[in-house]
Amino acid sequence: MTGAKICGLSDPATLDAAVAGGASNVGFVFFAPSPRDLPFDRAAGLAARVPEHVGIVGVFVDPDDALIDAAVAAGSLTAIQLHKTAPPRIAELRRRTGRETWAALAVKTRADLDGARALAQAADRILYDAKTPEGAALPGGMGLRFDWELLRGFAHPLPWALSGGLDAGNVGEAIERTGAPLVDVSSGVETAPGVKDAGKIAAFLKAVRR
Ligand SMILES: O=C(O)c1ccccc1NCC(=O)[C@H](O)[C@H](O)COP(=O)(O)O
Repeated sequence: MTGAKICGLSDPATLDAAVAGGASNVGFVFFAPSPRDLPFDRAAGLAARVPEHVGIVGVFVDPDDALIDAAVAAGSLTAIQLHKTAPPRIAELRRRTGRETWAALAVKTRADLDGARALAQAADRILYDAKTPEGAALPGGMGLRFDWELLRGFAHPLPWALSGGLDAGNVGEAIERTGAPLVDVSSGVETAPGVKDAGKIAAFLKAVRR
């Protein structure tokens, strides 16, 4: 059974829709420029709604110690997901938090996959995500997709997840073509940046199950 993470949740109704629809993980973004940025006080309220069998993944962009410590506590995080963070720092944050650590790897070409090897000792899971253009405001959550064929025959050094431009209409094909054990979505279940939609979340999770 393929797992599914619904990322960038920030309100109770759509969080509940993700849990009710069978998400294996929910994602809270802690990155101020993002329209999905979650203040600590709201993170605590949302985390209290998440049952124990659902993982709570905090999403960060090269965070400092103070941010990650506060977010782990406020959001009752079971895992941390790190974007644009160098492998030695990933390893440090993994040790510091004691949390399962997901390292985002931005992919556009096959050469980008070389970065996976350096993550093998530093993280617990690799999240393959689409590389965003130089100068983009966000390193994720942009609805961009990369060429899934790049993953064909790739020797994954760690458990992994597929991300980038997924939605209810293409996630079935994505799973079929890549064999992804876990998929991650953000903008594909939104009506506008940062505005999640319960119906789209339900449709996505139904498509993953199918
Ligand atoms: O979603 C954000 O706003 C975000 C901000 C900063 C770093 C990462 C961010 N998202 C990471 C994710 O895990 C997204 O789910 C992933 O990039 C896929 O997004 P999308 O293509 O919109 O489904």
